[in-house]
Amino acid sequence: MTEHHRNPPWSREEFEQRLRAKGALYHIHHPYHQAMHNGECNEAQIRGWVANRFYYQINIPVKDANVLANCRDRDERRQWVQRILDHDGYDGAHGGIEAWLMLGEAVGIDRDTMLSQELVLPGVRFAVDAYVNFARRSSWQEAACSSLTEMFAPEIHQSRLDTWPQNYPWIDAQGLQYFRGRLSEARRDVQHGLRVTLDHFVTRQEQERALDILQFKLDILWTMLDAMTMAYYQNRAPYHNIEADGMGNPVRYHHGAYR
Ligand SMILES: O=C(O)c1cc(C(=O)O)c2c(n1)C(=O)C(=O)c1cc(C(=O)O)[nH]c1-2
Repeated sequence: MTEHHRNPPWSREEFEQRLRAKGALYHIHHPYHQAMHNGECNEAQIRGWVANRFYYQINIPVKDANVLANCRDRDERRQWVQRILDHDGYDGAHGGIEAWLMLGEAVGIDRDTMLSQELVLPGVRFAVDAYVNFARRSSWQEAACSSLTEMFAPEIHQSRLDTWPQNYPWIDAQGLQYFRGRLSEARRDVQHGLRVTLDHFVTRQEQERALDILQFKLDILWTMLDAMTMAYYQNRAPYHNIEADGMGNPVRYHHGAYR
C-alpha cells in the first residue's frame, strides 16, 4: 500500500469540490472551442466540428445502454434510461440525435452526409469508442462517474446560445435547439451521476480513482478536439500528404469539410 492510500477519505463536500475543480481541464478551454466561442471559426471549421461531434452524439445512448446492462438496481435503471430516451427521442419528443441532425443542416451538412459518418476522423472515432468501451467494461457506478464532465456542460451550451447568433449569422438559429435542450437535461443527469459517485467512492483510494476516471473522460473530449485541430486548422487530416490510394482513387478526407 502506498502512503496516500492510508490517508483518510475526503468529506463528501471536499470530494465533490475536487471533482468540480476538474472543470479547469474541460474542453471549453481547448483552443478549438475558444476560437469557436470567439467567432473565429470559418465555415469549414464549424462544419468539421458538427460532423465529428455527431459521432459522440450517436454513441452516447449506446454508452448509456452499456451502463444499464451493467446495473442490477431497478430504481437506478429507471432514472438512467431517461438518458437514452433524451437522445433517441420518445413519444412526441424528437430527441437529441435528431436535433443534432438539424444543427447539421443549419450549418450546411445534409442528413445523408452526416449519417454516413464519412466526415468522422479516426482520432475522434477512437476517442469516442474508448468512452463506450469504458462503460461496457466498468461498473455502472464508474461509468456514472465518467459522465460527470456534464457538470461543466451547461456553461458551454449556454455560451453557444449566447454568442453563435451574433458570431455566425449564417447559421439558422433554429439549429441551436440541441444546446437549449441540454441545459436542463445535463443538470438533471449531473444530480443523479453525482449522487451515485459520492455514494459509491468512499475510501480515499476510491475517491482518487473517481478523479482519475473523470480525468480519463476529460482526455477523451480534449483528444477529439486535437484530432479536429489537425484536420481543420493545420490541414493535416489523415493521409493529407498522399494523393491517391494506389488504385487511382482519391484518398479519404480529400472531399471532407476541411477543404
Ligand atoms: O457540447 C458539449 O461540450 C458536451 C459535452 C458533454 C460532456 O461533457 O461529456 C456532453 C454533451 N455536450 C452532451 O450534449 C451530452 O448529451 C452528453 C452526455 C454525456 C455523457 O457523458 O453521458 N456527455 C455529454
